Amino acid sequence: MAQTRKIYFCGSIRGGRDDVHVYQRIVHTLRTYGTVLTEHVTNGGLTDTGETSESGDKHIHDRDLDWLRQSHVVVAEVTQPSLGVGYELGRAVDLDKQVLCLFRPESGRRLSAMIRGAAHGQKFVVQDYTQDQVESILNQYFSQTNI
Ligand SMILES: O=c1[nH]c(=O)n([C@H]2C[C@H](O)[C@@H](COP(=O)(O)O)O2)cc1CO
Repeated sequence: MAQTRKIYFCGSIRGGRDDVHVYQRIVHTLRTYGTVLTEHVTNGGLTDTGETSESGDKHIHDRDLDWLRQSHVVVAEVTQPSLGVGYELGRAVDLDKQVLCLFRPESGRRLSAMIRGAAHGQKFVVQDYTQDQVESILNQYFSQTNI
């Protein structure tokens, strides 16, 4: 399944890039479990200005929604609050996608009730973690899921 599984990874861009090294660690591991459609989110050169494309934000939005539709599973790092990530998660629920949200309580933040409160069985999982648990948590998640 790992060869055919398409993973949509969400992480903050214009919401702030403080956690980009965590996104890199997550996506590095996610590659073991499938094809990551949104690798650009982990680009260390990408600042909180976001991607600069000739065709602008509409192009980014439409391209990402296309990837979201194609994906089998959505993995989001939600510690750094981001409007875009929240929007993607809402659309993912609407598209009936399977979702894993990863949150680091050690940040001192409190996760939005609209994310933690959306937890629903295996369909929408909210997992607290520390950085050194990235590999074990993803291993556990993908060994349990049939997607
Ligand atoms: O340049 C971009 N490219 C892009 O793919 N996104 C998508 C992917 C990220 O998971 C999410 C980040 O949203 P935000 O920029 O509001 O933090 O939106 C967002 C931006 C900028 O908003």
